[in-house]
Amino acid sequence: TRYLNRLKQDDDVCAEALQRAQILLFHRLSPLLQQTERGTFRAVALTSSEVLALLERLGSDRTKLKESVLIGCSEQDQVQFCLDVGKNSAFPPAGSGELDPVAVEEACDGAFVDLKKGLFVLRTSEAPLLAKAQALLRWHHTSRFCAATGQPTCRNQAGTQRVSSSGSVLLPSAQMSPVAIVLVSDGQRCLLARQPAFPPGMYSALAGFCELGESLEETASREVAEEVGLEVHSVSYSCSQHWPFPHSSFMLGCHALVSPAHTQLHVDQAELEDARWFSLQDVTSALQVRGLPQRGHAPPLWLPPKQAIANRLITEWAEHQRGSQKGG
Ligand SMILES: NC(=O)c1ccc[n+]([C@@H]2O[C@H](COP(=O)([O-])OP(=O)(O)OC[C@H]3O[C@@H](n4cnc5c(N)ncnc54)[C@H](O)[C@@H]3O)[C@@H](O)[C@H]2O)c1
Ligand SMILES: [Mg+2]
Repeated sequence: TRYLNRLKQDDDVCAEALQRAQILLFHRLSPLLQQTERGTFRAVALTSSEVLALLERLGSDRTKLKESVLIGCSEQDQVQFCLDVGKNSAFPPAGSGELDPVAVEEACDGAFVDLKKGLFVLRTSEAPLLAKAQALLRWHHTSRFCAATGQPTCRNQAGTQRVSSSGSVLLPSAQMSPVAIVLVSDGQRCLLARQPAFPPGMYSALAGFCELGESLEETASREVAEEVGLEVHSVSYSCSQHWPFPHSSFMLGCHALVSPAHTQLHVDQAELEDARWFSLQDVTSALQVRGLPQRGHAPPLWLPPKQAIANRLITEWAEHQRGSQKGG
């Protein structure tokens, strides 16, 4: 952690680390992935010399390597950067050498995959890394000018901040929108809902963006009241997650209870397509469904993948229910 912090503070130390780094490639925010023998996908990680050789081979400017953005350090203390080889006018000279994505895919034996799809087939450990990398690259792309003065901004070597000519410092963390995601239970069942945009058959926990000045508990209570017309009590925090969609949501996961006497749902059709109570049995079988359901054979209930915090909340609820049933 201390070393990472030095990379963020000292451009020279960061430039030196880049030479020994692992670099994940993106093209217009889609990560370069490779299929493994087991049919899952992993991120293609290149060394800086492999990236330089690729840039040269595809007739691009070697200095493009310096546009890499620091993501962090792996468990094996390997410093990791990401680099978008697509048209990226966030990094001057504006539009410096977009690489032909097909040529990069052929050279690296991979494919640039939309992260929304990739997330479902990635190894669980890699999803957060690629989500963070994409969020950082998107932040640079949307922070080229200072919102207050309109002046162009420039970045530090690590890409962990941008500074405007008037000296104001922009930070990526400002881009995170806090969201309360709440799994509601009446003690026996859990409440899941689906938006029209969800894949057929998929239900998830209720979620909503925090409004300015709200606590997590207030957002959770408001969203449940707004979306299904129920009054929750005893909201308890469970876990959190950075979620890259639509643009870096900071998911704050919690559990909440409603009184078994007041479980009648009044679904806000403007927001949700459907909301239902599901039994432990329904949820247990849905948690066993692996991968993407075959087209035309959507199961009665399909849950978000393990990479999504909703899956973790639902799993926690099911484990708690089984525990209380065993405990009598
Ligand atoms: N990771 C998971 O398991 C999981 C599950 C469900 C939802 N989510 C995420 O939670 C987030 C919120 O879910 P929701 O769509 O139900 O929210 P929501 O119920 O607050 O409704 C979305 C609406 O909120 C408004 N809004 C307020 N602040 C916003 C902001 N900062 N950015 C974008 N829109 C904002 C917009 O009008 C938007 O249409 C989304 O990013 C969604 O992808 C994640
Ligand atoms: Mg919502």
